[in-house]
Amino acid sequence: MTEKLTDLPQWKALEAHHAEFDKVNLRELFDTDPGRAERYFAQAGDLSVDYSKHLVSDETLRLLLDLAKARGVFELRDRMFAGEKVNLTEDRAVLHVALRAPATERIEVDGEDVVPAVHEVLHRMSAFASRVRSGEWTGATGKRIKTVVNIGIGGSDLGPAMAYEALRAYTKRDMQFRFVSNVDGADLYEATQDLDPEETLFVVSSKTFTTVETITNATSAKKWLLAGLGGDEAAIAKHFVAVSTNDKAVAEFGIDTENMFGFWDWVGGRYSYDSAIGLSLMIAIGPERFEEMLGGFHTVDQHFRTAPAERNLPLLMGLIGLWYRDFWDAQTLAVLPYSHYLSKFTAYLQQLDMESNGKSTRRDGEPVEWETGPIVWGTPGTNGQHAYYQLIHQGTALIPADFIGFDRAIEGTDPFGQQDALMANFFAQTEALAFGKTREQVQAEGVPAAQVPHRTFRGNHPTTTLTAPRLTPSVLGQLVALYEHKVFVQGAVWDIDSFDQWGVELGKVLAKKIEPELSSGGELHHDSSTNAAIERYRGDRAAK
Ligand SMILES: O=P(O)(O)OC[C@H]1O[C@H](O)[C@H](O)[C@@H](O)[C@@H]1O
Repeated sequence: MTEKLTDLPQWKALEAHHAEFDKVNLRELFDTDPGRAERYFAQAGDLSVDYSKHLVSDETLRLLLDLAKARGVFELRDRMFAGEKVNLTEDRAVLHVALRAPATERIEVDGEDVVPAVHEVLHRMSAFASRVRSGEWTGATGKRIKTVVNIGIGGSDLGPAMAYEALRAYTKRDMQFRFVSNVDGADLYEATQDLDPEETLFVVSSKTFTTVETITNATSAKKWLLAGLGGDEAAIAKHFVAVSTNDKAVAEFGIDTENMFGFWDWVGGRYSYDSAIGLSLMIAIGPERFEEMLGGFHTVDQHFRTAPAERNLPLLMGLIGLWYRDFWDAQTLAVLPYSHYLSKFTAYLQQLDMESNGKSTRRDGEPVEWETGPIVWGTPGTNGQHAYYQLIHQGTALIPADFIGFDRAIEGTDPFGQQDALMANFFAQTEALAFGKTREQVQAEGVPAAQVPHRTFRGNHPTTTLTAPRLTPSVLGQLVALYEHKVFVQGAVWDIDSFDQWGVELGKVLAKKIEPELSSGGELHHDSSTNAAIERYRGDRAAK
């Protein structure tokens, strides 16, 4: 059994340090340390991270690194990269890093090198994506495919949907791409109501191929297609492909396993969009761009694996996040991308982070006695500035925030030159959050006395400034890998299994039980609140 985190001398040292540090503010830290911005800066690939606007000192960082060392974070990292079964509760290896390993690398699971199989699937995906893009692959009536509809949920939706949006500027513009996830029939309805079945390809993405939402939507999509194509079952082979680890279930569903792209149980759903789960994305951006993206992931994998602790970005970001979560009681992390293309990035991170580290049981089964994963939230700047930034600036909660921005717009996407207006806000917000505006400054502006307290900004709000030259497929891969490994670092220190997700099961099981009850009218055996709610639903349902 590993030693309890809060009993470690390194933890206690951080507690004592926090008690002292509590009184320090960012203004002072910058005033007394001119080298701060230069020192608290690190790079990985194209990503530059300035972490100087955090409530940390050299001593904080030293203590946090000591804690990571005491917790064996790098040992666990090496075991993950070596294909050991670090997902304890599911007894599985955790090898999303193998999905972007070059063909020359060797990574073994149970004595077998998995890299050749990864590249074999990538080749099949590339061949298929190229055929769809060129029009060589046609629908059953010989028409070329104009729309690809990805059906999946969770990791089988958020990743490809986020990356499609992020890389939209690189997509094949004469095709359309849609992502259907919700079991609410409106999702599939809206995605298909203006489509021609003859020109539509469904990519059914599900690691398990048992997820109710996905199977329900895929079954309905099949009905929609058959209704549109005169009921010809043979048409399915030209309009449905599957991405899954479960060939048996794919075949049972009626998709030829010839048209299936596989992956492996050592790829977690939320770590999977660089596997075959990215097929719809690959059709959208083309195999070469997809490969560039994988290269970006690999760059940061290598960084995480080899960069010294003091410069290791996933390690630093993980530890700084933990500092706020455990010692400052910050409950949330805002992730604020200043790029419209990253509009789904934070939603994607919510699954990555919250499904990984939203745990309260240690790896040995005992309850944790410290805080674990934060609530991750946020939307692209500048929109959030006109909505909820008020609370970040002047509310009572401490909300550390990651600001993500780019030096240049993607070529051709800013024809009227608005990038400076966007990035001026990016820089302004982190400056305002850190340094605020003192009472004296407000008074000196001649503000009426009664308004002074309301117009004062206490500042001292910590932010990370993460920038890259431009949002490219490679940079997107780098960003995602950075957050993947950051989440890993935190889970390792917190001593939780970041790679299972038992917390999603209970609701699924209950929904299965309740669904037939909604139409049956039989006696209900839930609590009184649930019984009454179902009765009301039954009444309204019958009235329609
Ligand atoms: O890909 P699938 O097997 O359909 O799973 C889809 C999603 O649903 C599950 O409930 C898990 O919580 C997610 O981690 C997973 O990504």
